[in-house]
This record gives sequence, C-alpha cells and structure tokens, in this order.
Amino acid sequence: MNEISWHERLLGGFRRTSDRLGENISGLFGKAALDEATLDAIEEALIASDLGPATAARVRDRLAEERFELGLDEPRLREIVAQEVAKILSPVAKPLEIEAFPRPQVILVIGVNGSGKTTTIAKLAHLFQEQDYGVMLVAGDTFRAAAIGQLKVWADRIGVPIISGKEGGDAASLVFEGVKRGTAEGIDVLIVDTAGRLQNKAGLMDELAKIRRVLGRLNPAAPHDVVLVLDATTGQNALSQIEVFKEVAGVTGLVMTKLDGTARGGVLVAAAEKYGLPIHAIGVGEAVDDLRPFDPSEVARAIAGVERIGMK
Ligand SMILES: Nc1nc2c(ncn2[C@@H]2O[C@H](COP(=O)(O)OP(=O)(O)OP(=O)(O)O)[C@@H](O)[C@H]2O)c(=O)[nH]1
Repeated sequence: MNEISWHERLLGGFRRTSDRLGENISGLFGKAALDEATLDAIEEALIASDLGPATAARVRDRLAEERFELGLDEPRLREIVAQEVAKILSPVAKPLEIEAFPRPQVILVIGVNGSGKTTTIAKLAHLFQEQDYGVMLVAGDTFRAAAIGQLKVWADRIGVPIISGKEGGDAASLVFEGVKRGTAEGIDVLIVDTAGRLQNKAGLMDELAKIRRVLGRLNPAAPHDVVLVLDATTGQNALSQIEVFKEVAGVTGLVMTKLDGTARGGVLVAAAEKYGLPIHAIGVGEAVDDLRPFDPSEVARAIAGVERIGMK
C-alpha cells in the first residue's frame, strides 16, 4: 500500500480517544496501593474518555480484583483498558457472511446523506467480488438523480451490474427486478441502496415496508441484512442515529466509515456497549479497498493507545 498504512490510519482514527485517556489518567499513578478514591478517579477518567460506563466499570472491577499493591503504572493500565475494550467489542465483530439459500442474499443499506453509504456499497461489492461472489447493485435511492449517477459510476468502475431507474421512481420495483434478474443470472449478493432519510420517518418506514412486502413475495427470508452506515466523524450523534434507524428500519448490523478522517472513533465502543449490534466492517478512506473487517483486539489496542506508550 502507498502513502499511510492501514494500521497507521486506524491508530489516527482513535487518536483523540487515546489522547484524552492519557490526559485523564496522568496524575493517578505512583500511589503505593489502589484505594477506593483512586479507583473512583480512574473510573471517572475512563468515562470522560468516551469509553462508556460499562467499560469503565469493567476496568475498575479488574483493578479492584488485582489490587496492585505495588502500585499501577500507565502502560499496565492501558493494557487492561485494551483487554476490557476488546471484551466489549469481540462479541459484535461479525463480517457479513454470504450464506442465504436460495440466492441471492439481499442486503439493504441505509444511512443518512453523506454518511458514506454509496462508497460503502461499492466497497462491500468489491469485498464480495474478491471472495468470488457474483454481485449486483440496485440504485434504490431514487430521491436524487445524483445518488443514482454516483452508484452507476462505482458499478462501472468495479465492474458489477446495476439495476437503476429514473429519479423519483419506485425503489421497491427496482428491488423486485433485481431479485428476479439476480436469480436468473446466478447472482449471490444483491446490494440495495436506499433513501435513508431521517427527516421523514414515516416516509422511510413506508418505503422500507414496501420493499419488504415486494421482496417477501419472491423470498420470505429477504432482506437478509439491513446494514446501517454511520459516519464516525459525527461522534455521539451516531448513537442517536442507531436508536432511530433501529426502531424504523430493523437494523441488523453496522458499518462505521471515515475513521481515517476523525478522532472520534471511541463512539464504536459506546455503540457496541449500548446496542450490541454486529459491526461488520470499518471504513478508513475513500478508495474501494478501504473497507476492512473489524478486528476487535486491534481496534481496542488503538483506542487504549497501547502502542503509543513511550512514543511521547
Ligand atoms: N475519508 C473517508 N471518506 C469517506 C469514507 N467513506 C466515504 N467517504 C467520503 O464521504 C463522502 C460521502 O460519501 P458517499 O458515499 O457519497 O455518501 P452517501 O451517504 O452516499 O451520501 P449521499 O450521496 O450524499 O447520499 C464522499 O466524499 C466519500 O468519498 C471513508 O471511510 N473515509
């Protein structure tokens, strides 16, 4: 890979969280033993570092158990934070598997404008192509001509077929056509772009309900996945998006994008802790191969800043 490596971008994505952790825990070391007051201070420092109350409580419990009568140092504390964050992230790390029978597996992709939805669809398509699956796209975000055009450009670029219609057209009938053609052509995965607008909840619900109804006639198990794309740069706002989309759209999993362009990636831990939804992948750039499987221990170490100790 050219310029910056994937791993460095990942570290960058979690830099602010690990920086804040450093600021909050400095000054807590060098005590002979861990008394209650120090444990309280560490727990508060972790909450203030964006890691969420459950992670903070887990770390506190671990420290209380192990006692550290000889005192605790920063590298050891960061290591424990990494271990406890990994325990929260591990159960939600689940790549999207193509296992639907009959084929195709239908993946609806939702997310607010600008979240990186279109790019993520292209990246997912590319990932599946690399695994030798036959992929087809459906340009179901028919609200804007630009959205249709952009998805077509991606489809051309990566060489996958796409079903599209006119602006303002009926998304459900495109999805119907996609499943029929996909079935006839032996396609494994149908990835459907949708108009994931939150401004009009009722409209979105109606549209998704219609897509579900139409799909159900062809295959009652479809859609197999409803993937919400979240922009990491929005920080805590991503949590409220999960809340709403979960209720409105029956989200089955998440992809978090733009981790390269922000330092607010700690929200991943809060999302995992609060909602327990599978995290399928993370986006770290605009190129088609910038979507990576979500590796919980690598992410946990980046958040805790384990590798940065001694680099200051
Ligand atoms: N740095 C970075 N940029 C990304 C990433 N994913 C998407 N983008 C960029 O974010 C912008 C919005 O991405 P789109 O995929 O167009 O987002 P969308 O949600 O489909 O947005 P609309 O087309 O406005 O509905 C584009 O400029 C993308 O190149 C990522 O992981 N990292």
